Parts: sequence; C-alpha cells; structure tokens
Amino acid sequence: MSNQASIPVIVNGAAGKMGREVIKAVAQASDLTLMGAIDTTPQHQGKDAGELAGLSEPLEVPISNQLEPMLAYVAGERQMQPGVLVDFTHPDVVYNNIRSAIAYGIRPVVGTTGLSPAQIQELSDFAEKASTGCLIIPNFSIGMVLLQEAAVRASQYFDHVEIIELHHNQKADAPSGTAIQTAQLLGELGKTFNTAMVEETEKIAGARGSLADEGIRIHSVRLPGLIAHQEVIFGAAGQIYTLRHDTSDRACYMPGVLLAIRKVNQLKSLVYGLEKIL
Ligand SMILES: NC(=O)C1=CN([C@@H]2O[C@H](COP(=O)(O)OP(=O)(O)OC[C@H]3O[C@@H](n4cnc5c(N)ncnc54)[C@H](OP(=O)(O)O)[C@@H]3O)[C@@H](O)[C@H]2O)C=CC1
Ligand SMILES: O=C(O)C1=N[C@H](C(=O)O)C[C@H](O)C1
Repeated sequence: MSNQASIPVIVNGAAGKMGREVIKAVAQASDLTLMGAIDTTPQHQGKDAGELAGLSEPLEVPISNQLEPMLAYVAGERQMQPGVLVDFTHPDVVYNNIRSAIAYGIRPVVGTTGLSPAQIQELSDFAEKASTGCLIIPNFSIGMVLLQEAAVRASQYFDHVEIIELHHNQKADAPSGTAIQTAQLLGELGKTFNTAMVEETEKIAGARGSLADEGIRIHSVRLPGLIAHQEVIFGAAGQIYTLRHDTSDRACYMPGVLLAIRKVNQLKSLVYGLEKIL
C-alpha cells in the first residue's frame, strides 16, 4: 500500500491497558501507520511503543508526552490521509485532548469515558464548526452493541429495569460510560421505568445505586479479577429477563477501534456510539 493511502495514527494513553492493545492492532493493520505514541507515565518515556505493547520487533516509535507537537507534525504530513488520534487516557484530560486534535484537523477516535453530556455537546459544536469527524465510542465491542439492541427491544415490553456494571478496580469513573449509554438508549423510548411501589429509605447512602436521568438505577461493582461486565435486568410479574456481556480480553475492542479509525475520516461532525457506524 502506498503511503498516500495510509492513515497516520497517534495513540494517546499508549502505555495503558487499552493503549498497548491499540498499538498492536494498528501495527498489524497494513492500511494504518503508527506515527506517535503519547503517554504521560514518567517511567515509560522514550521506550519503544511496540516493545512496551509486547511485540517481538520494535516499531521505532518512542513513547513521548508531547501531544501538541505530534498533532502539529501529523497535521503537516501532506503525503498521507488526514491523521487520527485514538484516545484511551483519563476522564480528566480527554476533553482537552479532543479539542486540541480537532484544532489541528486531526480526527479523534475516543474510547475514554467520563465526559459529561455538556462536554459532549460542546465538542459536537466544535467538531461541526471545524467540519471535522470525531467518534466518541463508550464501548467498542460488538457484543455490547448487540446487548444494547436486545435491551431496547425488551424495554418495549418491560417497565422495570436496573443495570449492574462490574469492572476492575483500576477504573477511575463510575458509572461506566457503557452503563450510562445503555440507560440513555432505553430512555430514548420516552417511557417511564421503575414506578415506585413503596416509599423507599436508604439506610446506607447509595444502597439503591445511582439514578440515571431516565429513572434507571445503575449499580457499579469494582473488584480485582474483573475486566468489564454488564447486566441489564428486566423484571415483570413472575419473570426476570437478564442480558449479560462479559469481557475476558481487551482484544475484543480492537475490531471496533480499527473500524472507527477507518470511518472517522468520512465524517464531518461528532458521532456518539459504535452502533452508528456499523
Ligand atoms: N470505549 C471502550 O470500549 C473502552 C474504554 N475504556 C476507557 O478508556 C480509558 C483508559 O482505560 P485503560 O487503558 O484501562 O486505562 P489505563 O490507566 O490503563 O491507561 C491510561 C493511560 O493513559 C495515561 N495518561 C493519563 N493522562 C494522560 C495524558 N494527559 N496524556 C497522555 N496519557 C495520559 C495513563 O498514564 P498514568 O497511568 O501514568 O496516569 C495510562 O498510561 C478509560 O476511560 C476507560 O474507561 C477502556 C476499555 C474499553
Ligand atoms: O474502564 C474500562 O475498563 C472500560 N470502560 C468503558 C466504560 O466505562 O464503559 C468500556 C468498558 O466497559 C471497559
């Protein structure tokens, strides 16, 4: 493949759990070129991104904490397609990362969760004005898209539903971005869920979980040994219907990440959710 057809990719959060998987996936894709591997972890500065990700050969791309110079460099690369920034960093920094990328004409593909609805709206307005594609995807696994589709269908028939999300205990944000999106998708039907049967008292604050706008309760479990799991539990007289998705390896997200990298250059605005690009 000539360089002209190649998509230059910068991975932000390259030394993290997801970043390392993305480095491997991008390195193995013949239509993508890894241009930069950004991470702020001090002990990983200067290390080869491929070796850090567990590849047998070095990629000759060093880990660096210099995002803006890398965005500027890729933006100036005229021999290739427009650049893509894949972001798996932290809820506190992702908003600024996306703004910086769009300002340089680099398309963000964002897996980092924890953005507020107001931030997503601001970023959407910013991307629209810049006529630049941006993908924010709370969950890149096909299994979760299918679970959410099934949940939306089930919610036409069930009026009571709660969500339990279970994650490793390194996770910074709660509830998970996926659980919030799942509640939003159910809420879009415009029906009232979970009409109270009695007046409830929480004897310990938080016992009934968090209450999403849609009236749906989300319960967050954090334990070592977990990766990422979600149950959507529907209840009705005499029956329980449970949908469950389990992640056993972060490789499950990579087909979705690669699809998003290839699709984002065709967009001119912000799109939220993997289901919109399948
Ligand atoms: N959409 C999806 O399908 C998925 C989304 N996620 C989300 O992705 C995000 C990352 O998850 P995960 O890989 O598990 O987290 P990790 O903590 O393993 O990785 C994040 C990496 O980003 C680094 N980092 C922090 N701040 C910056 C910054 N300003 N610039 C560059 N690098 C930075 C961290 O460094 P340090 O540790 O030194 O702070 C760390 O190396 C989370 O929000 C998570 O919820 C996760 C899995 C799937
Ligand atoms: O932090 C994680 O691990 C994950 N985060 C995303 C979320 O918050 O929904 C996606 C997946 O659940 C893994």
